[in-house]
Amino acid sequence: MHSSISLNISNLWIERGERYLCKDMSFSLSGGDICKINGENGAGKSTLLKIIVGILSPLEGTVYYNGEDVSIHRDLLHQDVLYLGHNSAIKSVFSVAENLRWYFPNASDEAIAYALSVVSLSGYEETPSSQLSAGQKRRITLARLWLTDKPLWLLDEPFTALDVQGVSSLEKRMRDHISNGGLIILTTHQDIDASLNVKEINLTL
Ligand SMILES: Nc1ncnc2c1ncn2[C@@H]1O[C@H](COP(=O)(O)OP(=O)(O)OP(=O)(O)O)[C@@H](O)[C@H]1O
Repeated sequence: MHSSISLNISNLWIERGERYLCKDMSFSLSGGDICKINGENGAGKSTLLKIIVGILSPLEGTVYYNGEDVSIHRDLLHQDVLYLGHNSAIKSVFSVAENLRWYFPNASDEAIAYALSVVSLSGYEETPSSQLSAGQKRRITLARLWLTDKPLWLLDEPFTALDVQGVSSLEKRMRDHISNGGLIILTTHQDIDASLNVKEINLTL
């Protein structure tokens, strides 16, 4: 069980490419929540995740993690967050298993094999990542969700490369995570299992 966590977005103004993506947006989330950011293509969903994780800065406003301003106490957020961006960020010179070992050097072979099996990559452990399809590379990235112990997950379109069984496995993993006090913020154009009680944030200007 994760200790209690909170994320507060306070009076956020986001501008990108000389266009406002949101004006004075505020919302609060805590452990046990799953939040979906809605918006059409280009609305700013990925940008909002990047601002929360600190890759981009807002025009104005503050992101608080456990009550601390993350622009000042960035380490507090970074030690607790798993951010899976839009790109697979796979190291193509590494094998599939090595790509996971890079992030989880202490994981057992069994744990890595299990994570890969969930994303339908059993048998690909030693395959060079450069030989996989875009969807398979995305699945390597997603396998990290079965190895991480971070409480805060920021997931940019995690369902994109998954088939029906993969979607169901990911929804189960997300359900387990929030049951353990984790917090998930994700972007997706897809409907999510209603039983997950998803909170929704709309980016519409
Ligand atoms: N590197 C960049 N430099 C300047 N503007 C950018 C850059 N990347 C994206 N943008 C602009 O920021 C806006 C928001 O982009 P973002 O990727 O956050 O949208 P999104 O809602 O995640 O879209 P999608 O659903 O297509 O993934 C878009 O209008 C886009 O043109």
